[in-house]
Amino acid sequence: MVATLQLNDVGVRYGRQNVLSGITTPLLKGGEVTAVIGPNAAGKSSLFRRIAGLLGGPGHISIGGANETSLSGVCYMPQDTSVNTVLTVFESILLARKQGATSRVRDQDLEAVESTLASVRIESIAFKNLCELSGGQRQLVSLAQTLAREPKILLLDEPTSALDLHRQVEVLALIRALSTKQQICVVLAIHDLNQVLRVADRVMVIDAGTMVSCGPVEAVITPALLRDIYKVDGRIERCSRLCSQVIIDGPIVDHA
Ligand SMILES: Nc1ncnc2c1ncn2[C@@H]1O[C@H](COP(=O)(O)OP(=O)(O)OP(=O)(O)O)[C@@H](O)[C@H]1O
Repeated sequence: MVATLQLNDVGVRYGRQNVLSGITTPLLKGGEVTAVIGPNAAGKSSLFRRIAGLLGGPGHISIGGANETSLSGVCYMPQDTSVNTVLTVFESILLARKQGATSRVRDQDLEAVESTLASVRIESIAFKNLCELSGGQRQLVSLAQTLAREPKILLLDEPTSALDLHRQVEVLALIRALSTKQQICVVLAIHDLNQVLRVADRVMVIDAGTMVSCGPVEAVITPALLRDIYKVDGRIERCSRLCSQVIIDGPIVDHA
């Protein structure tokens, strides 16, 4: 059964402050990648924490397919990947995989950790301590910890923000391929619109706590979006591999 996720009038409050309201989505399905974009402090991370069950709030979140209505197929990679433990990379991924499980570590758990290390291409740091890693390495390990749990619904909050260009392209291609092959429903927050155009099927735009747009990437990422949401003048053009890309001309010049 294909995993599904649907939000109906979802919101988030911190104390008395309403930071997100009225978020309603179409049915998001396994095999699809949905990007969540928007300015800083728009409410993207709060939305992810709400979907992951870490925050309460108004509205209804339907999770289907994975394990019926349970959250156990939902895996969330937070934006903050800082750590303060003495675990090795390998141990941390194994621990993430066994999260909540009372059973002993089996051969298939060790094999899953090894194959996740290989798919994220971090085998060479498997036995390093987490506190010895660079920022980009920490982000890759955090992704591996999330993937090792075999998600049905994968929530990734800015999974490539600390990565170099090659690693960004590589990781997003991996996420895209996993989504298609394993029918994972992926929702990822990301600021780089060019990467969104490469990897996502659908894009959801959050601005000041509300959803202002949701649809196919090429219909949503337009010069009007650059102007209205990001306050920049820009164009959309095709790269040599025919993928649409954003060309930024500069901040909007006010001639008034
Ligand atoms: N724990 C918290 N308590 C109170 N307010 C919070 C808390 N976490 C976030 N906020 C506020 O909620 C709003 C949305 O923050 P959020 O982190 O969801 O934004 P974001 O869209 O993910 O931003 P960015 O792109 O900068 O990561 C901000 O005004 C922020 O200050």
